[in-house]
Amino acid sequence: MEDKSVDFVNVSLRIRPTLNQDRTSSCLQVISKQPPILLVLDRSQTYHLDKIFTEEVDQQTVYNETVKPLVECVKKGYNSTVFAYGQTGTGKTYTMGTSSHLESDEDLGLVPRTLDQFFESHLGDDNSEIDILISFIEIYNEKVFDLLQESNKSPLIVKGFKVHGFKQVNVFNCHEAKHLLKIGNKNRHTTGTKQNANSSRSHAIFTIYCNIKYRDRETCSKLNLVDLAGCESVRKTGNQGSTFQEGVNINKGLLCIGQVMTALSTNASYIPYRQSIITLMLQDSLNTKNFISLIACVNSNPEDCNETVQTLEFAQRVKKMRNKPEVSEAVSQYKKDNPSLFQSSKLGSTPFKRPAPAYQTPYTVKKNKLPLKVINESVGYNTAIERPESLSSLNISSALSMADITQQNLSPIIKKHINAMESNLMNKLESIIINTLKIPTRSSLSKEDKNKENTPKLSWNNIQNEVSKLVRQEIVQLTAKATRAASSPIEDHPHFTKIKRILKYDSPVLNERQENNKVQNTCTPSEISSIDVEFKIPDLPISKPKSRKAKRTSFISPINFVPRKSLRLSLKKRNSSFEDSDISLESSYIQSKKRPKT
Ligand SMILES: Nc1ncnc2c1ncn2[C@@H]1O[C@H](COP(=O)(O)OP(=O)(O)OP(=O)(O)O)[C@@H](O)[C@H]1O
Repeated sequence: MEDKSVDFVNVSLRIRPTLNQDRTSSCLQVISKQPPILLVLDRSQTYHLDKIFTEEVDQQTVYNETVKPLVECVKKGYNSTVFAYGQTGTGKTYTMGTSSHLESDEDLGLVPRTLDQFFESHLGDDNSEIDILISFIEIYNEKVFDLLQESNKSPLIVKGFKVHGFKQVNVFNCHEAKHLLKIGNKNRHTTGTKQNANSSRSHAIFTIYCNIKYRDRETCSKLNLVDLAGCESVRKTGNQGSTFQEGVNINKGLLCIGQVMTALSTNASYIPYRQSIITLMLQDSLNTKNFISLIACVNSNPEDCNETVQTLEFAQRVKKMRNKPEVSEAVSQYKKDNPSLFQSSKLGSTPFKRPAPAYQTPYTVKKNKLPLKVINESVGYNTAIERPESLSSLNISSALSMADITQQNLSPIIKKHINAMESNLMNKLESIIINTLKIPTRSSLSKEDKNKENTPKLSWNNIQNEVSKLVRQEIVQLTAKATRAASSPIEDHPHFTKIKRILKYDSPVLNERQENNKVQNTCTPSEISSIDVEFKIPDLPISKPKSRKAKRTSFISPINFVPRKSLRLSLKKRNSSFEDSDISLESSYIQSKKRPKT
């Protein structure tokens, strides 16, 4: 790879040269080249970008700094998407090279230059087989058309998230690939508008698929080069009739892309891909697993300042995305199956500029102060309870075990439910622990009790009972479906005996005390050094949904897909008081698909 540092998300701005030679005023001023900062004069507003290509910058430079580094990534198995966005007439089609008009060599856009690079540099090694395929489609009036089909002009069928029936042509050299580009460009929908004599009325997606079979693995990646239709205001374009309707659909698609970008940049749990055809089609490209390069096209005409600011705002949203590209599936699966082969391999480790953020569990709550509250009365002291000062600094943390790495593959909805389940469980455990550790005030004790040693007692019976209760409730929830299916109460469930047996967990401290001191189930806090309590919930059967309705219900409950597999509660006392105690809860999940049949 020539350029070793590639941004996962690269946002550049291209300012189109002024076409009206007489006009001298401009609403834009580049106030810094490194880092690139643009000032919008009318608004006194600044925008930070990754690159700014001013009016004199040529096509080759734009190519070198946007697509060129990505071609190497695609060959290594990473999916990448480059898209041009901006107001109508700002040079998107010119930049991408998806125009049917003949161009001089200097004017050649990004697509033909990319094809040159794909075929000129050596792909893979001598032991590899390479397949390059091309597809070229357009989305016009919310319908998808295959630009490579010269005769059939009817729209393609879109089912669910997939478009069916478009050509993917195997090409063996650059000449063949460029010929396809030419055919597609000729077939694009274009119209003359007030703002652009040759305005593209569609979003065009030119895709290069790169499948490389090595001796021991296979990569299947793609590079999307997207020329979006231009955002337009009816007032300025003067469009009427069908052209007006085109404009409405174009703006709708662009608005949806903006919403998807906002959702991605804010890590939203729901990404609105389904709202338009263009977002549906780009679903596997507009996400945080790919390299993304946006070229925001603007012109410096003060009359277009509003549209320019709109484009800049869109660019800022994209810039907020934090991507972590992944090698395409074939390699990942192979890596999963043969982990040892990849220990020293460079594949999969991305030597790029922005380091991947360390995986952070959303559950870690460090130094979380326990709220002052009286919970479960059944634990013991039903008179006024004063919480000891020392408890206020008790740390409760929750950590995920290795098994939770599987969570990364889960859908955001399921992850959200897991988070909710986890925090709910943490709260309950917190209650149990406070209740078990709480100390009655002297005034609240009976005379008899006052004479006794006033040391807080940690009753294992209490902990065991309460935790068992909690786990039982969890199990009832977990098995609710299965239990209903078997129409038997939870106690009769075949798994319950197993669960009950497991719940009779062993505490090292408790055992020691039983053996040495013959004092059962009680120990004072000062005796605790480290206590681990582990209990497991065995795999539970999932009742197969029979009807459509049942299917829906089972999706709503993430528990069916991601049952809690084990919980681990541990108490650790580092000093002689509770002040320095750690209480942690670990839990792990497995995905239902991987569960062994019970
Ligand atoms: N950097 C540039 N250098 C020279 N000419 C340019 C440049 N950018 C754009 N142009 C010219 O400006 C005109 C409009 O450009 P283009 O058609 O690419 O705009 P567009 O953003 O794709 O518009 P639309 O969204 O309406 O399709 C074309 O004639 C094009 O050749």
